[in-house]
Amino acid sequence: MDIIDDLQWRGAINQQTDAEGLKKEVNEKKFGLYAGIDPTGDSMHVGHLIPFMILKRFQLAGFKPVILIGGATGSIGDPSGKKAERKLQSMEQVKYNEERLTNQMKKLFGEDGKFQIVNNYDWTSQFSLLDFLRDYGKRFNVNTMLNKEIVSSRLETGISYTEFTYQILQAMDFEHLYKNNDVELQIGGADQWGNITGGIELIHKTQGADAKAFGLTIPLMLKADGTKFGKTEGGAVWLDPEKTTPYEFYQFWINTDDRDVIKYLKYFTFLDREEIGDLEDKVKNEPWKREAQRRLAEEVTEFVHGKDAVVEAQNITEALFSGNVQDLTTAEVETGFKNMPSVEVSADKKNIVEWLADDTEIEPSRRQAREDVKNGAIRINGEKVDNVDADIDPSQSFDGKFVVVRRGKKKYYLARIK
Ligand SMILES: N[C@@H](Cc1ccc(O)cc1)C(=O)O
Repeated sequence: MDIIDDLQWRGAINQQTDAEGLKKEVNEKKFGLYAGIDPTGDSMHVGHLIPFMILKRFQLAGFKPVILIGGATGSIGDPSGKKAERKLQSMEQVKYNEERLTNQMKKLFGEDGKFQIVNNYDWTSQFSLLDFLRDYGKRFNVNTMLNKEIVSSRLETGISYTEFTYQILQAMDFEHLYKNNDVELQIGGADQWGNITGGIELIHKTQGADAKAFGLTIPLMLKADGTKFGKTEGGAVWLDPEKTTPYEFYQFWINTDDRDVIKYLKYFTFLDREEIGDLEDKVKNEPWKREAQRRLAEEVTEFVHGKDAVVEAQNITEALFSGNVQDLTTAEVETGFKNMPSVEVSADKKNIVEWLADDTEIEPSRRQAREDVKNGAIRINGEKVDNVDADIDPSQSFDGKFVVVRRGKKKYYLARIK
């Protein structure tokens, strides 16, 4: 089984420009290949992982991945999949985002130097307007450009000359990497088809019709329930641990629907056919165990955040589920509660009922607080408190930094000590 068969099995191939030619080439040569990302934001999210996971698979199979950061294209904006013209970002913002994305990519692809990161600003910024028009503009037919889905879908609402030109810039990238980095294949999402084929046509014009250049796109990720992949109530699931904590990241994968989990295992992990086959049986025969979801969450979290993050995420998950938060370290509480409801309290000792109703406002009234305490619905740092006369001493917990309150079975609050 070669890497193309593997991708096919993973359901990761949407379109290919010359399937037969590419199949032959992968078995003959460990060529270079690339995928690009525009620095339109300061972090990747889980959707961005899709093409780069494929690049990574090629890397593991001995091919030479080139990661392109679109410092030039990102300052223009890809019209693909956008209904309206984009607002230009400031060049400072583009630069800042570039740096952040470059660091994330380095983490994913390892520090061993078996890949390259390039920035298309480096060559695109070198062309004068006249060079561009004479050497490139001449090779692009406006009719062909207009017929590409990215442009044709925007003709009614309008598209600027700037965004119209985007496809030429991406085509120039492929040609540049073909000439300088031994790149023969470009990978991208389904919406990149027009940009990728534009590059191949350019290469065939400038490098000869038999130049080996291929394109492969990945199907749009669709979820069984029809909602968008990679979104939670809190918004996108980011790779930046400051935006989405490793615990939340782990939770995102753990919560995968049974109908989606095998597809995600194929897309986002390096588990082999046999193991994914076993997990598929488990989803069918004992779905309540959620073993496939657990494997998925472990694998992806480890890939993005490392082994320690998996252990931490699992500790937090387990403690919040069982209620035994006293087993957590102060750092784990900090991570686990980063985006949960929190209040600020003083370090003073206080009667539990008053503290819940007045200081933290976790309870709407003292009457309700009394009732909940009596009924055993309140846990403070994992310990049940059912005596309404008890005192709470915030300074006694988690290095005097916070108190963890559980109300009922699932509701958690964090009281941060001032
Ligand atoms: N156009 C791609 C990013 C990209 C930029 C330049 C390239 O050469 C390749 C890809 C996207 O928006 O996802």
